[in-house]
Amino acid sequence: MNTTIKIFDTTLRDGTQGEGISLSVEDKLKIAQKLDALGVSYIEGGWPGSNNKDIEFFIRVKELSFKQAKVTAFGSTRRKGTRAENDPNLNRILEVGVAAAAIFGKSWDFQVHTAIQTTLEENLAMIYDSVHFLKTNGLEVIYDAEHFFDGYKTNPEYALATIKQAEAAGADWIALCDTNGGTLPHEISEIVKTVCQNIRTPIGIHAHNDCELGVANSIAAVMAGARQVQGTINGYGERCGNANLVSIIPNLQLKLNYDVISSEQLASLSSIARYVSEIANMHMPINQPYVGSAAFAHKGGIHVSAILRDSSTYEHITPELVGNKQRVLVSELAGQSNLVFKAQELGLDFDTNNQQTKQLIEQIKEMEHQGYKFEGADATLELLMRNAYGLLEEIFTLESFKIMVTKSVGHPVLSEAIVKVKVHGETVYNAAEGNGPVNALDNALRKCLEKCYPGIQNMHLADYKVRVLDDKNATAGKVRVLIESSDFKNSWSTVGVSENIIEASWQALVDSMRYALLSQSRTDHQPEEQRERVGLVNH
Ligand SMILES: CC(=O)SCCNC(=O)CCNC(=O)[C@H](O)C(C)(C)COP(=O)(O)OP(=O)(O)OC[C@H]1O[C@@H](n2cnc3c(N)ncnc32)[C@H](O)[C@@H]1OP(=O)(O)O
Ligand SMILES: CC(=O)C(=O)O
Repeated sequence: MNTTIKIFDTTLRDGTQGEGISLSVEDKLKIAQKLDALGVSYIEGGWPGSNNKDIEFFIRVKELSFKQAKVTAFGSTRRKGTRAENDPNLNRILEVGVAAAAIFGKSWDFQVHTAIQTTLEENLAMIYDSVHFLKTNGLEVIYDAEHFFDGYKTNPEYALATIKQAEAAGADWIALCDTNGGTLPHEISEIVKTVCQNIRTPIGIHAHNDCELGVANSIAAVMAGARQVQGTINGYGERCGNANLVSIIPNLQLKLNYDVISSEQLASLSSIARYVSEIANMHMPINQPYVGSAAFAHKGGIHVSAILRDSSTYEHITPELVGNKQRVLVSELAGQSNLVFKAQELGLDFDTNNQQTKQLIEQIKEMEHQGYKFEGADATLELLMRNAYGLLEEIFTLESFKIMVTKSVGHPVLSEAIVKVKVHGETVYNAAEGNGPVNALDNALRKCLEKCYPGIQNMHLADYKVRVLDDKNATAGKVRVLIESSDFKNSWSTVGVSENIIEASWQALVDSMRYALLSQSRTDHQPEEQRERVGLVNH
């Protein structure tokens, strides 16, 4: 049988110590439910001795029912020179009515002298009294040995003596903390092995990421005998963050065959990582291992050619195991294989030996040279591909547009656009206002199209990015505009490049609308005549 590893999630406590992260009680409750669904054993919800928000979380979380996760309250050992039963922080833990508590105490003699300014003997008593107090009150106790590895390296006898106090007082777990994140994997491994020889209580690991070793150190600790791993979703946490559970869990389960969570739960990893990043309002790096959108994205033509034959040529696992998916990017580094893959995705019948394919690759490479970027503009690429194969009818063509931006003192800036387009051979023009010139253009173009295509009103522009391109060769003086659009079910991205920001925006805007009409008619099951009008019917 495989060894079981318990996951202790501290996203809601140590995760919120990360710069830029602040979670409301509602946010914490939502994340807690996702963590339970993911299969973690402990959810450290906050520090009731610290603030009322955390107290409210512990009160409201009781209305939820969890499958297996134990809601855990955090705190420190009693203050020096006091009694545990009189310590407000320990009493808050009892008052919020949790089944488990994690309390941290000092392991490093330097911290005892400098940070809490007491004697080594008093610190030992603080640890014993605090764990004993919580145990006597019926809680499961996880004792977090703060700075354990640094403490062990300077005074191993004392560091061991601190956790022996926790063990003698009945701690259920002793989590060894690399609080400053400065320890290396081989040191973690040696020290955890030694601790396991000296302590009967199960050992946990709590690593920080200051040397970018949070994940490696957690794994080294497990391989040396630790049976609980503490960490956070996406590695959020104080300074450089905590050990990232989103990488630790699949590493332990898929590479080392530990029992951590079920395979169904593992398949929810990507969506939970993205959900937490949304709620925390933190950008999710595209190259985040396992769960980032680029984690299984292939760009180089050589790679794509090989994965078409067998994905494992350039993928270390099947992306679906962690709920992610394979993607292929098209850029100036693409060969025919990239386009073949894209064509298969789009259901287009592509012939690699075809002259049109070769021309399309050349066109894409030239456009990338001019400053276009297709890897972030899937919809523009699709339109280009359909067009290259004669599968896209021009729905509308521009005759002219005019933009006026007026600023009168004491009034907000007013943007107006007049757009004249030809829709199915008929000239249509409309004027519209907007909160900026691009918004005004968007509104005016929509008005021109809505009579023939009422569905255009269901889409909206979700994001607009401008990038000034490097001042060299073909891209000198140009800007690239990326527009992300959405119709509440799907989202798509388009790109435009020009010396003029309005012109670049217009290109991206037009592609966005053309793509919207294309996908609407794809899903609307319209009569063939109408589908033909948006270029869906192959001739
Ligand atoms: C490694 C970690 O991540 S530990 C968690 C760190 N997280 C946080 O600090 C976030 C929440 N913290 C807080 O809200 C506040 O710091 C509180 C409410 C806990 C304490 O606030 P204050 O009473 O104002 O104390 P303050 O934060 O200034 O100083 C820390 C105090 O805790 C004491 N202390 C620190 N660690 C310990 C410990 N393990 N056991 C007992 N006391 C400790 C210090 O000695 C100091 O007390 P002193 O000034 O009497 O010597
Ligand atoms: C307990 C804790 O958060 C630490 O030592 O890093």
